[in-house]
Amino acid sequence: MNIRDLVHSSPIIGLSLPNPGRNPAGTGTIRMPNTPKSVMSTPDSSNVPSRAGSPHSKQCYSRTASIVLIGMRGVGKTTLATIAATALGWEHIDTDEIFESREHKSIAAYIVELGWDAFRAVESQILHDLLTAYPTNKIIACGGGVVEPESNRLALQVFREHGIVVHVMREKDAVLKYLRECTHHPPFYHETAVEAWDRRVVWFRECSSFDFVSLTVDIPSAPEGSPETAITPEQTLALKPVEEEFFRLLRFIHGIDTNKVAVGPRTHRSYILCLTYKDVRDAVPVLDDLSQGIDMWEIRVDLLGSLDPTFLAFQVATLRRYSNLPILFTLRTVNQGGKYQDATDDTTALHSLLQYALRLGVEYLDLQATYPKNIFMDLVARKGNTSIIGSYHNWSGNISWTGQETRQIYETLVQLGSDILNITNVAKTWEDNMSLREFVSSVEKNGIPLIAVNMFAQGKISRALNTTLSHVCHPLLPYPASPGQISFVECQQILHFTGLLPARKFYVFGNPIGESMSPTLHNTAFATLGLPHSYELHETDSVDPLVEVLRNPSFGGASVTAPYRRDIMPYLMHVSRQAKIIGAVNNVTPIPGGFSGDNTDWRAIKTCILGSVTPANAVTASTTALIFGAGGTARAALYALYYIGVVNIFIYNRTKTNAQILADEFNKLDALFCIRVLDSLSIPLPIHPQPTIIISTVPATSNSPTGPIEVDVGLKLEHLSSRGGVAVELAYQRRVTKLLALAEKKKDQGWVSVEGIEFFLEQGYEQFKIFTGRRVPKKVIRAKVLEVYERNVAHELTS
Ligand SMILES: Nc1ncnc2c1ncn2[C@@H]1O[C@H](COP(=O)(O)OP(=O)(O)O)[C@@H](O)[C@H]1O
Ligand SMILES: O=C(O)C1=C[C@@H](OP(=O)(O)O)[C@@H](O)[C@H](O)C1
Repeated sequence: MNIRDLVHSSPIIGLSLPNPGRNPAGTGTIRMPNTPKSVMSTPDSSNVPSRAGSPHSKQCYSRTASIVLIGMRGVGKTTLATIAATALGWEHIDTDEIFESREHKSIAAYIVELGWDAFRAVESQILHDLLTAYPTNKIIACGGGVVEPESNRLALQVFREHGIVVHVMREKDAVLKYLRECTHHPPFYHETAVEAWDRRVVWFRECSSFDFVSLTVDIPSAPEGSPETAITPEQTLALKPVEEEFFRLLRFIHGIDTNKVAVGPRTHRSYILCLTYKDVRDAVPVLDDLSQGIDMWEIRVDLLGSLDPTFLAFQVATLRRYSNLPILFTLRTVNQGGKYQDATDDTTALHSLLQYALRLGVEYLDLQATYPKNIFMDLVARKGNTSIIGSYHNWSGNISWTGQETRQIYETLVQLGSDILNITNVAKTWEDNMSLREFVSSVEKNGIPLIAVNMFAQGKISRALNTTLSHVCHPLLPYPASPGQISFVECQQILHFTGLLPARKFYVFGNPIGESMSPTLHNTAFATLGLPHSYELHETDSVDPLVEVLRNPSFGGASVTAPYRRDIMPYLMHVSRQAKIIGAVNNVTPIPGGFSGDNTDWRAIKTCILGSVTPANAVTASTTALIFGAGGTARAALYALYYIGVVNIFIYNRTKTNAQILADEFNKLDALFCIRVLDSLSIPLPIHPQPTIIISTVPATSNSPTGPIEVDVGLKLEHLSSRGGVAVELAYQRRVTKLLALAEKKKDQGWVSVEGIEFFLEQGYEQFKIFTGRRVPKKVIRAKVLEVYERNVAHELTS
């Protein structure tokens, strides 16, 4: 087996992620828009609808296309370019820097001497040269005033046909404060910074394709005397969320990870929560609670306090800062149950609002069947990697599910190129829910995901029975978005009482497992989500008795730990390819006809590393890593490292021969691997460049007749590079290990330590997702697990 088959390579080393749930783009006949009539006025009566698309809907930027950043002074273009260029392994070019080195003086001094026009002329030349010379593999940060000359705007518009031009934004207050305090900028020409900002914002949008908000983070000040442009390791760490959000957008644009929810016949039920706030920033304190069981956020733009694009960009950015769930952008008009005015003769505002959603790179966009047809089709044509949910809400209660009108709506929405359909009616009687199910069955064969529900009290059951992207409410929301909406927990209760969600039993298999925290994690998660399942310890002396547990009809899944991670494999009908390579499974789930085994250790390791490696130490081809230990977790660590693009790996193990066997085995998997075994931990280490990722898979303590004694693997402070790095602990320990203690001492040099408990939590979240198809609201579970953990530690220390 070739390990490369498992890893989707991308030029963004370390940022490649597989994308199992992605919906294919629509295909089929192209119907060009004619007059801006309502879509509903031109239904097509053919029985087998084909989906519209357009050559543009396949539009995708090359992964090597250069990225140009434009935006107001001080929003963070240079900062973003620096951190993104490091992570991509690309060169970062700054028009201001080129100007100053070409003219041998500061921009401010140049303008005092020769004036703004002379400055703009040279700046324009630099811009044109760069855009022509560097179509690929560069990040170009432009000066804030680059959009002033029309010729520059035109050049950027030409460039964005193949390159990525991003308009960077940041909170006005924070930027103005920075500009007031900053001495090296020339004053604005005849106007204030705010005036220049307001004047330029239209131009920034006119010549870019995407808007990105670099939400302000708290950046520690640089040590005295350091150059103004240098970014210290601590500063890059503070900027980590900005880096993550920018790469989320890039991965989306490039189609590497479009963050889609898996929908279809063999997937779990999926749910959307509509944030009914005037300002979604008000949701932040309860966002984790609101995320209970759901797969997607919906921003109902018509309910927001403002429709200003900048306000909308900050709404989306805020959600992205606190959650990585995909976002659905919905603008509901009055006749469809929303607050946005219904189409008037002038539909320009509606059109540009919807186009703006695409600029923000939202994962899903709701388009109403009642929108003018040309608008609907234009957005489908430009959607890129955004999926279109074509929707129709009938509030009159006059349309029956089995009647011709519903079928026509369905067909029209399909023909227009919707990726997912949303048809909502009113239930006047219980039987209306039956006819809904009849309709759903009749169109199931088309394979187009359909949200079909009835509103109001009589329709509640239809919401619970709907399988795809059900809109749910939550008690903490200001109000439910639609009449008759039920919560995620209520849905589960209805499903359970109607026999569609039987209670299952989950276990942890292993020996000894008395100290396992898995029951706390999983049972808290079940309770939080209102799921009827339970999770308990199942300690056995051998693997054989486990088979009986597996075969019990109520078996839902099991975590598997030492010593059965390999022994359980012969009992499984299917073992994931990752688990096969790693050589161990750590969870088992029932599948039709047998059981399936997977490994979530590597996923948790990947998350721990990527979440903590600073932009300054982003993974590149020369990155090195050091692993302590050569057992099962070391194997998962090797796989995780390969997955994120680290192939220069050193193993240090008490028994060198075991390390050599492991290195030999993995080196054979791919010629790219360069795994070596260290004889000893000399100072300095014989590793160049020094490792920026150190992973310990050995326990912090070992048992002795006199009690637990500290394990010292021999790592010294001098072994930790002064470039910073990430130290990861892969066992949840009662004591901080030597590795973490050393990393803590080098914090100011950019070392980040990830405790074993973090690894355990990540691994547990992943297992839970496999067991139930649901994500867990992390804050609640984390708090409970940490409470139990602290209690155990306190107990150990006092006894
Ligand atoms: N997201 C952010 N949060 C906080 N400060 C930021 C952020 N992005 C940039 N900064 C700070 O703002 C200042 C201006 O950033 P810079 O990248 O030079 O802006 P530009 O190139 O757009 O003029 C710098 O001090 C930088 O550290
Ligand atoms: O707003 C402007 O006209 C300018 C912005 C500056 O670039 P940054 O936006 O990178 O600070 C720099 O090009 C020059 O001081 C003029």
